[in-house]
Amino acid sequence: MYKDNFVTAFIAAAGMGKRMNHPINKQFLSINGAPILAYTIKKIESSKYIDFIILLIKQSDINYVGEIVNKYKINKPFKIVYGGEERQDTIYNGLLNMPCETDIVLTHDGARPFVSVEKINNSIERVFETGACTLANPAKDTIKVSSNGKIVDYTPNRDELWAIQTPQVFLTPIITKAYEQAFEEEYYGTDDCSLVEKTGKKVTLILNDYNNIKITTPEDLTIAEAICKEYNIEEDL
Ligand SMILES: Nc1ccn([C@@H]2O[C@H](COP(=O)(O)OP(=O)(O)OP(=O)(O)O)[C@@H](O)[C@H]2O)c(=O)n1
Ligand SMILES: C[C@](O)(CO)[C@H](O)COP(=O)(O)O
Repeated sequence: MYKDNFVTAFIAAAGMGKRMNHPINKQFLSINGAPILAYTIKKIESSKYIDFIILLIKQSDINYVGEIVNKYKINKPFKIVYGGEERQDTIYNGLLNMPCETDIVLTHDGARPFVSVEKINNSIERVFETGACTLANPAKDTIKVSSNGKIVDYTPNRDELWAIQTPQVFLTPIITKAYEQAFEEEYYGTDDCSLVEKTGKKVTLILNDYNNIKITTPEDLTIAEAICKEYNIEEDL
């Protein structure tokens, strides 16, 4: 049934990686002998549902991407599109450049190399429930809200808090409308689902494990190496 739908996957890899504080953009750093972005691409291309991949990158990183494409190959049709200043601008460039037959859009962070193919497929299957869905896991820490970063305003009930991951998956009309409305209203969100929520549509949460980390700060590289070793992940490449 889902095979009848044309699925385009966006891999967002056009960030600056400021919090990694490394001269090379984090997606091109190696874990267990291979660049982070290579792991991510291999996971996405392994989904039986994905028909087309858009690699969203910074123009200045084109040589790094060329090396990855040459060495690891991409076994699905793909194109490279340059990203924008914020993640939201990057995804919007993807929407403007996707194949016109796209029925379903899947967005994924280049910096999340450990998503499982099973969960990618599961996310695509479940998009039909509300038209938008995201992987998530229950917040582990107590989260406090502080508007000034000094004094706590309040503590929301942790049972209602979810840490949001990618992939996020959408029916095309829902995500395109959400992006158009967000830019009209000059709203910037930190994920794609928040734009859909602003249009009044529901978003489905899909429970995931805690391995699908976003590599953000230097400590995450140590954790990533450990995940690779634990699950023999380099053998997939
Ligand atoms: N303008 C941007 C900003 C982010 N991203 C991508 O979105 C993902 C999640 O963002 P994050 O981890 O915050 O990456 P950066 O924005 O690169 O990190 P930082 O905020 O530390 O600079 C990353 O794979 C990143 O490359 C993107 O494609 N375009
Ligand atoms: C989309 C995302 O991965 C969900 O957790 C995350 O919000 C992206 O991170 P950023 O720091 O806002 O780019």
